[in-house]
Amino acid sequence: MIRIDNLTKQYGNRTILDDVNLHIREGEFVFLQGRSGSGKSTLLKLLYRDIGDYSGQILVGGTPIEQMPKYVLRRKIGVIFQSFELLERKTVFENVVLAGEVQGKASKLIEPEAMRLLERVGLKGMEQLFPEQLSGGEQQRVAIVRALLNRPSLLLADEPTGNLDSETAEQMLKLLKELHEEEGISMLVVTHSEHLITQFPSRTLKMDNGKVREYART
Ligand SMILES: Nc1ncnc2c1ncn2[C@@H]1O[C@H](COP(=O)(O)OP(=O)(O)OP(=O)(O)O)[C@@H](O)[C@H]1O
Repeated sequence: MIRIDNLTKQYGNRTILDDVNLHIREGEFVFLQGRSGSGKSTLLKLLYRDIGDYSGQILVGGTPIEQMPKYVLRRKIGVIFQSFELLERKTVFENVVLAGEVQGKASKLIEPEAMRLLERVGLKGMEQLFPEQLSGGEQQRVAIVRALLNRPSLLLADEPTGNLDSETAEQMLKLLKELHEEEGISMLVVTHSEHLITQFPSRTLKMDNGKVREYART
């Protein structure tokens, strides 16, 4: 699914990622851990080409990402963030279908899929509400649906539970794990929470000093 070979990223003369090699197979669920500033978001941003200017190679589905038009890459990779990043003036439903519209998909294809996913995550009946009328957990579920609408093969989640209380964070992780299995989507989930990693045992990568290492539990 994703193969990273000798990836180095610098900001000025600071090396954030130092000759990183990584393979995430199709259908894997992987946690990414590391202290603040260790480069987790930088790695995710490189993967979906929010930033560039690196050395080494990033392959998605066997193709180097710079050889793919951005819209093709963004169809393969969905993203969610700590801050949900929903459009305030759009309803839940509009926020979701917009993700299909920017990919040029017909509404008759997008809308039933949006309804199916909204129902799946427990938001049926809330389609016409605006983000500010939802709880943090509900907003994050909208963001998940939006990210899954185009049936990506990989979901990148940058601290998706960072703004949620611990009970809601657990529910969110449970939902992500279920969607991972039901929809067959690979997931790379950044978290600071040792508790969530223990609660939902999965392959865990640790970033430290520019390197990404497999995290071996003792
Ligand atoms: N555009 C930029 N220009 C210069 N330095 C940057 C830029 N973006 C990030 N950095 C630096 O790169 C380092 C890694 O940042 P990054 O956001 O990837 O860390 P992180 O592990 O995601 O941290 P956190 O857990 O706090 O979100 C930080 O020291 C940050 O200051």
